[in-house]
Amino acid sequence: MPGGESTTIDKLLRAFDLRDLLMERIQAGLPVLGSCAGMILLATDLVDGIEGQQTLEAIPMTVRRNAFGRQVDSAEASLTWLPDGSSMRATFIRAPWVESYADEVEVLATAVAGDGVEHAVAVQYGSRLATAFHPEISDEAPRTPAPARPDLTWEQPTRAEPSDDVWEVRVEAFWDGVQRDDVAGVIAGAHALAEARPAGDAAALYEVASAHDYVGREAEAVVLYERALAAGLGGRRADEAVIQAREFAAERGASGRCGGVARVDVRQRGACTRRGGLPCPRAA
Ligand SMILES: NC(=O)CC[C@H](N)C(=O)O
Repeated sequence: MPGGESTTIDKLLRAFDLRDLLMERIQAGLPVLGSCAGMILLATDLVDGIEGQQTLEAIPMTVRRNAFGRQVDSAEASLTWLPDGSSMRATFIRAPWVESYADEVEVLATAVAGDGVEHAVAVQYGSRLATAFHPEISDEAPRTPAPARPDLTWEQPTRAEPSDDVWEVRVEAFWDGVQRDDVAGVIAGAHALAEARPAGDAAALYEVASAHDYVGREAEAVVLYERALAAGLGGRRADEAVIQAREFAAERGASGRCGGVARVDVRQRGACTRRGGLPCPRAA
């Protein structure tokens, strides 16, 4: 998380729907480094935040914004990098400091501020690091990287929707918003979902198949259902793929012979598997 202006970054994260996603990723173990405004964004609590300012709540600490003063109080200072006792120059620009922190948080560097008191300015919590200064613009960097500590003991609070799998949330959102008559949009949307998965992924193939089915392109859908099944599709998706592919085959066979058999509306069947649709038929 870069420096800049934490209130603006917070607003943008929310405007672009990235906050919950980032929180989920960080909680799932994505390593993160926040500098300056980034440190503010990783804190659970703020002093001198603006009204309604939110953070990613990744490190159990309270951070004071603009703690060292205004822009004119920005300065370069010498610090001791505690992991190896080496000294380094650090650049502070309208910088925050860590006011208080949970026992599990490790302090990597402190600085004595204008108030004559030593404050934590670099901390580590598992694979989450935060610095009040800007390491990217100093000539010097710590000689010893902070040791990797993947074990987290503190359980992070979250305001994000509980979800095991961000992709499944996207799939749900896609189907909640589909318009059956927007054929190109439905197909493109399903392909966009598939691109977020590895090539040949069974669940992704299934979703693309379903999209074709939904807009009435059954023949292509069946080929894709079969490919999904061959790729090892499991669970609910596998049941539905079998039913839908089988019905298409039956429908084809019937109409090919006499053309008089009641047509099963495969599109309807596609729709009924979605939330808010018709009750789902059960597999025989
Ligand atoms: N250099 C910086 O990132 C400044 C941070 C800024 N004061 C804030 O509140 O976000």
